[in-house]
Amino acid sequence: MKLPRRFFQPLATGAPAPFRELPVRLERMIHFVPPHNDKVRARVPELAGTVDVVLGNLEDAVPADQKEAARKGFVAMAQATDFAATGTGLWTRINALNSPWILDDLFTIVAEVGSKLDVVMVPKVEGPWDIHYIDQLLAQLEARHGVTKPILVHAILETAEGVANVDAIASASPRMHGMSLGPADLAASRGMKTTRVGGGHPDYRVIADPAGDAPRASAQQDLWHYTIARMVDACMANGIKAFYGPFGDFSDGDACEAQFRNAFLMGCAGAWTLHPSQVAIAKRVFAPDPAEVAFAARIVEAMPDGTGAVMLDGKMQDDATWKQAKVIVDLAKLVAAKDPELAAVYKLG
Ligand SMILES: CC(=O)SCCNC(=O)CCNC(=O)[C@H](O)C(C)(C)COP(=O)(O)OP(=O)(O)OC[C@H]1O[C@@H](n2cnc3c(N)ncnc32)[C@H](O)[C@@H]1OP(=O)(O)O
Ligand SMILES: CC(=O)C(=O)O
Ligand SMILES: [Mg+2]
Repeated sequence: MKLPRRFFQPLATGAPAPFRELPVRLERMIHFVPPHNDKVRARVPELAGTVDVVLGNLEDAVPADQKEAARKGFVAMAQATDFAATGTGLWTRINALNSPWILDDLFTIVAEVGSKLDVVMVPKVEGPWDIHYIDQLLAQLEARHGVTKPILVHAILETAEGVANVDAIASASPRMHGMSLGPADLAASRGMKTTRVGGGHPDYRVIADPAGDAPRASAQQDLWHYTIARMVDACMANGIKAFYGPFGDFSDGDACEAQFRNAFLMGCAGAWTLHPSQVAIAKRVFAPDPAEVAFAARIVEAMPDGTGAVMLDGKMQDDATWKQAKVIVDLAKLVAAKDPELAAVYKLG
């Protein structure tokens, strides 16, 4: 392990110093664009103003014979739009470390549009060694191409080994932005018996004890609760962000919303949107409820220095509820700064 004194040193001569703190950004949805699809790519300039992050996907879902077209398409879409002007993040998901495409992905993208790129999403991260490799390579490429803003790294948690090493991944580098749950690959890696991209399964349930002849109640359970909890703890302990990943059934908006909301309540900052219909769902879910914001604002107001105990509507508030209230109020302010409609509803000073 690196000595603490060296943790924040650039890994190549001429590379920018890593951020000490993550830039504060609203990232309710990471919107996936297939860059080899000319029709969807043509929509990116218009899309950029409506989502928090646009991600050009080069990995799974891009056919092997389209990998080069996707890479070129990503460079073209990055050059064609001023993402920073609308406060929209520009990310790419590169191919896996063991694939034949990753070197060309990184060499081309950092050379051509490295200064516009905020985050590189790395799939199938198994342990901190994968992050160390990408960290070093990005530093060398940043130095070679005169990139002055450090490119951050976001890991997908989608293998059993990755979950076993989740804490070490989260603390592997100051370049870490956060992590997303990858439920499809993770299901395969774990030997789960599903064919879905995220969400529940009708057979994963608990059943009540028998009570005479009455029908036994049963309820579907959340397959992802354990992993999301581990991911959130690992991320928050290291000052980085946790995200729910994709929800593959575009026809079931209710289930998508429920999965996103569970992740939001458990501490996630956002989720992936794979289809335009999921953008509105993410906007609805990853912004705090106006009634919660109003109550949180009252707690903050009632305890100006965040200490002591007061009663509000019959409920005890103290330093710990003040901190919870701050999480909600701070997020509401971030949302309000970007969304005039919610700013009007939140009415925060
Ligand atoms: C497990 C994982 O790794 S998940 C991550 C990998 N997967 C992805 O990145 C998939 C991203 N999404 C997509 O590529 C597409 O949504 C597809 C191919 C799955 C489905 O696309 P379509 O069959 O065109 O869907 P559909 O007909 O419902 O689309 C409706 C409209 O939205 C557009 N659209 C679809 N997806 C997107 C998108 N991600 N971004 C912007 N526009 C989109 C379509 O072009 C279509 O436009 P039109 O009405 O002008 O024809
Ligand atoms: C998100 C992703 O890559 C997966 O679920 O496999
Ligand atoms: Mg995957």
